[in-house]
Amino acid sequence: MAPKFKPENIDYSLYLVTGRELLPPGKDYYESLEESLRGGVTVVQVREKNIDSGEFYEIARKTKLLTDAYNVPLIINDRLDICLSVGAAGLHIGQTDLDPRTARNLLPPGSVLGLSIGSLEEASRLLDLYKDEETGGPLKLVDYVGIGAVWRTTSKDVSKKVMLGPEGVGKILDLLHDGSGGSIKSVAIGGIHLPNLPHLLHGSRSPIHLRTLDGIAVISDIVSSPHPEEAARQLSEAFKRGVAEPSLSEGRGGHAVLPTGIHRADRQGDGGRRRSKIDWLEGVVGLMKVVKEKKPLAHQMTNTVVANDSANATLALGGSPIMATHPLDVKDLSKILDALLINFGTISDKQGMIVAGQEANKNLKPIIFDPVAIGATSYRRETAKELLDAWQPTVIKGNAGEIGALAGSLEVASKGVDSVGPGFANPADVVKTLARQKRAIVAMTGVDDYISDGETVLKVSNGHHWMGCITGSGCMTGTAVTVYCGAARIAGTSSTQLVKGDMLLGVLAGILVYTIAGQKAGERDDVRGPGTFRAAFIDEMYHVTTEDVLWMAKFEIVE
Ligand SMILES: Nc1ncnc2c1ncn2[C@@H]1O[C@H](COP(=O)(O)OP(=O)(O)O)[C@@H](O)[C@H]1O
Ligand SMILES: Cc1ncsc1CCOP(=O)(O)O
Repeated sequence: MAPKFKPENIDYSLYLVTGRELLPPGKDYYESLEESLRGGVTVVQVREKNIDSGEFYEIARKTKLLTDAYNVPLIINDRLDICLSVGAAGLHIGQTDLDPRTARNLLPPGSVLGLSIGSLEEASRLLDLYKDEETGGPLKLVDYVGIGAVWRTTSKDVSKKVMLGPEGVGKILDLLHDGSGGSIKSVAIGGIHLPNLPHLLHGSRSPIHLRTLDGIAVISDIVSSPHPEEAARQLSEAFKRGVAEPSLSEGRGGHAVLPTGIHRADRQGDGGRRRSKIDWLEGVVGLMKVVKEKKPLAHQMTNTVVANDSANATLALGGSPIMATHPLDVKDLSKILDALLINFGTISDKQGMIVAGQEANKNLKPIIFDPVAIGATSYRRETAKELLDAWQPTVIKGNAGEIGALAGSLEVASKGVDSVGPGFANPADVVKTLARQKRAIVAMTGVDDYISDGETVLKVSNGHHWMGCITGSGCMTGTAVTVYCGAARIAGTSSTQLVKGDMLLGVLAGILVYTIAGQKAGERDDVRGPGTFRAAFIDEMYHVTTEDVLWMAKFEIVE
């Protein structure tokens, strides 16, 4: 008999893995399963650990009656004998289970075979070990891979594993593609819940080939819900919305949606075409008016060295500062803020930063991330990874040393919080590449500031050398960007899954206004050194006019 489900036609979008131990008290397994099927589950995998074969068989058999009724394929975890005896659509194996080649040989033709992948090494082993000798491509041993764990989860002991985060998933998608495993379908698994789904879908889009996931595999979000139908429906809709987003508008080079998730056509009336310098300047002037009228609320979680200067800079620029850090405080704030700055110059409130960022993603608020001195200690590197796994930044801002450390480059050195040396040979390439990798706008400061969303690269050359002589000038660049991204959010007319408004314009405006203020302060006759410069700088932030920007702006569209 021909198999009922052709592996290549299976819809993996909402892949439910069962977990009877997670059911809410009083909820029957079959009742929960049927409700979740009604809600839109597209594949069911029965996963049972430590039970007798007879009981496993009975559960699988009865589960199949339900999945058949909803025309959904049933996959059995690990146990080939159960898979064969109930006539399931396929088998899912882990790295320590049956070898894929053996499993494939024993499965009836046309069966589905899935494999768990937890690292780039495991993905490349799949591609290397199972090469088709004739074509050199991977043998179609495996129909899909389950990539994870994305995040920590209570549904499986993953304590010894490295969490991939959305970025790690994206790297695996690129590797599979490069190794011609492009036709292997992929679902992500581990710690996926409705609130972090936009981050997963945005952050896992592969940086080189722009590949997206075919689905998400979920246990607890559905199984432990008292209303699994509703839980499944929400996940299914959120997946379809999130994964489809990039195709909603067209851009150059296949970058339909910029890394921040901003639709090209939404950018202040540019209708998808490239903006000229005048277009950009008009946009900046427009945002200066928004700042003046609306006073964007800039929530800043920053370091103890510059907190006071940053709050004063916010006021001088026309915004409204609030500097809360406690996890219980930041949640409510997220609903009213216009933009969030997370600067980890003196990390003491990591948990607050995690919660604030997650809430900002949920509330479509821009996050400006400043990984101060990230190259200086391993604690900073680990914290940056933890934060970026917890939420999707809109903007990453740093000096050349910090951006280099984040990009894994040794070309530019740092000394504590400062960058040393002449900078990158090709800064435009550095910001563009990192923007694609991190799926965020990257702003790299220095004598010249480079900004990229992974496609466009802008260079701003305003500023003054006194700016490099006071502490906090980089941190306050982050403040200015936060105020202006807040204004861009207020002015934005449409939103994507993670942010509302034209963020690239917000970053450009923040940097231009701020560096023009620095330049005006530095050129003043009464400024005799860093102390007088610091006071004059705040004054000039207050006094920058739209005319100053139109006359003084020194910027280039590099790409
Ligand atoms: N020599 C300089 N000339 C012009 N602008 C500068 C100079 N040094 C720093 N800036 C400006 O000061 C701000 C902070 O940059 P930077 O010194 O790179 O940050 P950090 O303090 O994080 O090292 C940026 O907006 C940058 O444009
Ligand atoms: C000195 C110092 N130490 C920890 S944060 C900080 C301020 C960094 O300021 P910036 O990078 O903006 O110059």
